[in-house]
Amino acid sequence: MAEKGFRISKTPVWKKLKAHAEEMKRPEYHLKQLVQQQGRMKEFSLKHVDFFYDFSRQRVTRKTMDLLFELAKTAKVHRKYRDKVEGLKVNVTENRAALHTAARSFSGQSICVDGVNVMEEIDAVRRQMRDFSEKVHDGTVCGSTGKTFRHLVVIGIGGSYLGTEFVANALFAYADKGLELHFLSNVDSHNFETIKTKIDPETTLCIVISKSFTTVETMANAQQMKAYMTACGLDAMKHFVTVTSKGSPGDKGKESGIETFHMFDFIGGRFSVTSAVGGVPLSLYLGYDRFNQFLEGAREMDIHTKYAPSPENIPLVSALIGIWNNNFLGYQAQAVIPYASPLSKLAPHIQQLNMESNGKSVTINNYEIDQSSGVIIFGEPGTNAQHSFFQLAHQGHPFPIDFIGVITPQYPEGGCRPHGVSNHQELWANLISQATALAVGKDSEEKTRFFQGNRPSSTLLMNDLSPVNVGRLLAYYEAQTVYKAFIWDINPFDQFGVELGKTIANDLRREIVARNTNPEHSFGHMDEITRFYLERLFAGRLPL
Ligand SMILES: O=P(O)(O)OC[C@H]1O[C@H](O)[C@H](O)[C@@H](O)[C@@H]1O
Repeated sequence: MAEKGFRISKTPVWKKLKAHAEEMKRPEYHLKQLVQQQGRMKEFSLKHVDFFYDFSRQRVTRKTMDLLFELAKTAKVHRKYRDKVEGLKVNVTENRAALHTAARSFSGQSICVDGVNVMEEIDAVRRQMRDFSEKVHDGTVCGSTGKTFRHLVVIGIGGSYLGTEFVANALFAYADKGLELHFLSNVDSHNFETIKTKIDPETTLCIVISKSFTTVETMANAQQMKAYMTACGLDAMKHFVTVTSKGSPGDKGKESGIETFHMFDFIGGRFSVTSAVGGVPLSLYLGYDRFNQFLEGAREMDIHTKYAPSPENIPLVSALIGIWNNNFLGYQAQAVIPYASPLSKLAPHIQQLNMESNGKSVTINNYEIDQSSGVIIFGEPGTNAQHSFFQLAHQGHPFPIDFIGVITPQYPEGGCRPHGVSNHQELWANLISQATALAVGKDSEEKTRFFQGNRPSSTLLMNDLSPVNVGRLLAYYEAQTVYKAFIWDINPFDQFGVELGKTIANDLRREIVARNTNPEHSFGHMDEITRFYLERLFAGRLPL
């Protein structure tokens, strides 16, 4: 932990970076000049196993990087990271460790929290997931009418949903266990009704995932699903399993007759994909061995994150560049654009991971921060994104982009070459050209056809989208998020910002219950705007 009163924005290196950012506005530092420099690609890229990170089209020079490494040193990021992975209670507001990295540790070394070796508990859950998925696959565990499961419905929201959806989509090509996966996250009844049209209840296994087991949406959807299964004449208990933290209200274990998998309070929801939160659905969907390969990839990136020195540390370098773009060059948004459809759900996951972790207003020691922490993250796969919001990227308000490219697609391509190139080659032509166009721009006499350029991007390349590489990708973004927080000296592991809206919803729920039980109940005591909406809900239409 940094010393009390520490604010990164008050440090001499922060001031040097501010001055340097002014310098970087000069025309000779326009990206169209920088990308011409010999050896730039070599100097501003990093390779680690199947992973290549190219930041040659970021608005940086050697001096920028040196100052950023000085910033990392000033913020003591390596020591903070070591404290985290060794089980110190870095989540100070909740007095918890933050040990998602333990969920994919295979070193055999103990990691102790409050005198308990958490690895023993994690290993036990791994064995339980392996046994359970094998039994579902061979039909030993089946539905109440004896039929083998064919559908999985994941009932969970936020961190108990988004990461699993990202990985399941990314590895769809490996999902050969004869199970279809559905996600029931939103309390919006459309979500439930749509899933009903897609499943066969007799062959459906519901996985209720909630760390707290108090999340209103998840509890409501679990009850809806249970009522539906019962109405279908099934023994609902045989169609449900749960994933929840040890000791939560849902941790009833064997006494309830429902198989329960534990995750732990030292694993935050948005960091929980490699715990039972992702592990139960993914080992059913893909097979345990593939889930394990995915864990191996994450673990391997964790080791790189912990040990690689700053200039070679890919998550740290990308975190520093993110901070450079945000706090010094003034960009307030960041796009994640994978040129790979299997990564279509990456951006929503990174969005939660980053924005919920780093959208904070105080330092870890409760001092108000005076620079922004966190940016708006959004994204869509390319080339689709080019045909929707890239106009803004090229000529409107600029935002940095993370391009992601995959060298070998998951499916072999046939010989068809519509324009003399395969579809994958066409995809790559676009991936390469977009980053160039954004960086270099184009002069024109006509103002509407002028491209200012100087718009920064990075490109992440992976050899393929194997389970191992998807694990690396996940762990890379997790580590980048944590490193940013450690530089800003904020706590990325709590999320009190999501509470206020929930509290107000609780009050409104009480009002709705009152009207449900007594049609005469008046909303007259409420403010005019709230009253309007509640009256419309009960009237079932807008006013005439
Ligand atoms: O897993 P649960 O306890 O049901 O929580 C589900 C989600 O809801 C919360 O409101 C938080 O915003 C998320 O961080 C969390 O992942």
